[in-house]
Amino acid sequence: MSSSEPAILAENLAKSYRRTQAVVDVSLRVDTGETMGILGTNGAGKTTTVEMIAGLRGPDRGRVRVLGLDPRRDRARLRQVLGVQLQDAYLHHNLRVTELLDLYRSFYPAPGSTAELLDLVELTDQRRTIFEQLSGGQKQRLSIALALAGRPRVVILDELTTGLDPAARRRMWGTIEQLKADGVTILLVSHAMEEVERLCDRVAVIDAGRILALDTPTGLVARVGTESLDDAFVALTGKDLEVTA
Ligand SMILES: Nc1ncnc2c1ncn2[C@@H]1O[C@H](COP(=O)(O)OP(=O)(O)OP(=O)(O)O)[C@@H](O)[C@H]1O
Repeated sequence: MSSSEPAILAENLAKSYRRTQAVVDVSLRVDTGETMGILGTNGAGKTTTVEMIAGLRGPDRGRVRVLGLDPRRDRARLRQVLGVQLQDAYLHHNLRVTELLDLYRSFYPAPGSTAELLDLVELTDQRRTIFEQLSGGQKQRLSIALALAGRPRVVILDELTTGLDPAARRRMWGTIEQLKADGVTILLVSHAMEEVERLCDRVAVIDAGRILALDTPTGLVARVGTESLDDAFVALTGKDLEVTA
């Protein structure tokens, strides 16, 4: 990867499921060390976009590079440096928390320690618990620890704090701020304005499979001429995010 190449490059991505055109045309460049937010209502095409960037879905059209690698062709190499947390994690439901962490750690050459990962997402007390007996918020936190198991340089987080209580949400933001300080590149799908404003260097507003605007949170507000990012989102999409979140 040349130094001028972004950590994530997506060019003119498109993806349909039968009659639904989930992603019509999405292009994104995320620089190394940058945190990019993707904001949109339910069904806007956010998950489909990040699944294509992660190599989990092949685009109908367009091109993706992550750290210079093609996510589908260079899957094995990319797995060493990319961490992905998705909404519906496909996990072995009868494994214990530490067993799942150790399974994921075994995929990587230089993983984080189990104790460190448990501590990061505050699951040390639940380390012997079977996955399906965890609460929704605990499962969510475990999926984040699994995404970080290999000490990735690029992380994709889909709805990081959905289902977490306010205190857990704030602690998770602290974890992400630590990753940012370590220079990790982050792509963060979110429904939460406060989260995006606090964590994201830039944000892409996506609706009906297209990017409507892409700027810093303050730049978006200034450009649209509203008081808040919330209002800017409504002005851009004609939809209220809180109602659909
Ligand atoms: N596997 C699938 N098969 C058929 N249609 C799908 C599939 N996955 C998503 N879709 C449709 O594609 C569109 C975009 O979905 P996507 O999950 O990418 O949106 P999203 O922005 O992530 O939404 P949410 O906030 O609800 O997670 C929606 O209309 C959805 O119903």
